[in-house]
Amino acid sequence: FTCRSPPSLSRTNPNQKSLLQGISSSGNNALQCQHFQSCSGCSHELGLDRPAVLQDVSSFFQEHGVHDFSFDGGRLWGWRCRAKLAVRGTPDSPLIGLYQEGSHNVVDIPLCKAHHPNINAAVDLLKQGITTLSVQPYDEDSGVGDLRYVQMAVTTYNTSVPFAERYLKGKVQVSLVWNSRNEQSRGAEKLNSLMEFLWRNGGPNSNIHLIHSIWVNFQTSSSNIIFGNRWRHFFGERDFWEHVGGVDISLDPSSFGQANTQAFDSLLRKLQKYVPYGSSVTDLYAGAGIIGLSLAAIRKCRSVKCVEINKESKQSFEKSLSRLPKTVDTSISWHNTDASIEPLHWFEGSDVVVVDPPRKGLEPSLVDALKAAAFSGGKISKSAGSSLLKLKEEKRPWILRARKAAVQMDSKTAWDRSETWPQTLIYISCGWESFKEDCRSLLADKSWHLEKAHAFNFFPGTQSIEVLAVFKCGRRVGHKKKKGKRKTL
Ligand SMILES: C[S@@+](CC[C@H](N)C(=O)[O-])C[C@H]1O[C@@H](n2cnc3c(N)ncnc32)[C@H](O)[C@@H]1O
Repeated sequence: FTCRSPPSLSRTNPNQKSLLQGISSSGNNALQCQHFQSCSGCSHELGLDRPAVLQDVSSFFQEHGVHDFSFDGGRLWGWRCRAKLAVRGTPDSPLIGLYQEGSHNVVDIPLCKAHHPNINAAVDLLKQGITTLSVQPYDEDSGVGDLRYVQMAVTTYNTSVPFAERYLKGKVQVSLVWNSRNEQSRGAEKLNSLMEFLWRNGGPNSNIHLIHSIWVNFQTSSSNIIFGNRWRHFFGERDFWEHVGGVDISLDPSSFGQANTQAFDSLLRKLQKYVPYGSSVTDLYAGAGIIGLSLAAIRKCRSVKCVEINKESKQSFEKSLSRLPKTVDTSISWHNTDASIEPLHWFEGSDVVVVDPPRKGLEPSLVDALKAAAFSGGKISKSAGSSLLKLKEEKRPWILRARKAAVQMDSKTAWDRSETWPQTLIYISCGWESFKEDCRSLLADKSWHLEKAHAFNFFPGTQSIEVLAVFKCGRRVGHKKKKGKRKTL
């Protein structure tokens, strides 16, 4: 086998050096990535600080009455702290990267400029392990091979490192997607050897201490779905902490996590300002509840309800909840269910609704419910049967299931259960085209109007942008026209 240079060189190898130079460079906002032509990750090479879609975004908001739209920049290189990468090729020449546009050919991207430098370093180490131990990368056509994908997630939160150095010294949670049923199945020895290799050469006792922890996801399906249902933690700290929006957040590898940690923190800080102190908040598409928990702590909310379809996020939510400061006196719950089924149920009793859907935007039932809530206000509570107030009578199976799987922390204060309906809607979007559609629909019948809008450079080099839009219930109250002096004839 060919064994490449020892992993301890990774910190000082040329790949890393050029990335670090890229991060600190100013004035030149070009991607300058040698994988640009072949890799599908980035679509724009120039002007990373001004995404191509920005003009459209700013005009759209201007047309809809937002005249102080703002755009928040941020890190242009090395911003991606979370990457899912396919592993293909051969043991001697492994390929770890993204699919080429419109194909299942994997492009190797060792010098990716978007990745946090330590993701590239961990990928380099993994390749060395594959080659040294002759691990067989997965072959999609035959379904043969051991290692299918790897997810790399960087935690930049380490209080033992000076604040200014924390980002670049981030540690990587490595999740290997292994083509077998479980840790006893065929290939277990190879898996163990690979993990030991990574831990020995990148763990806390190595020269570089790059790796935070190692997890394995067991996946044997022939479908395109990356992860299977079985997750196991093997090395390092089980809990992966990040500090965003003013709170400590735990993220298991099976939960959704934002790729751009720093930009997400900026978004959360901005979002907090639109939530009045003491509000009741519903956080739909909540993932591990980061938005809701951050609002509970920073805006001293009366109540926060988080709704998320992926049950895997529950554990992360529970851990983060346990780290909220003891002074937080919010009634907080997390519910595992589809937010688009009878969504009115979740709005009842809330002053603010936050939605953060996947790229495809809101389900039509949710748009309809938001309009109905804005139009009818309190009247709905009577027709919908005020479900929160009738806990004992609840028979709907989806609500009963969601309650069973729910996490609940009660506030020490006995707040009145109010029948208010949301006056503020905060829409966070990573899918610009679907956002425009949802927004037009919400504005069409004047049930909501747009009050503020901001965009964030979450994905420099790509077509995507993250939007934070604040809607208020009802028509915009326009400036009263000044009464002109009547002309006397
Ligand atoms: C863009 S992520 C946002 C997660 C979270 N707000 C955060 O920032 O970490 C969208 C989340 O919506 C969840 N999701 C997708 N469809 C859903 C649905 N119909 N009901 C509830 N959650 C859903 C996904 O599992 C994912 O966690």
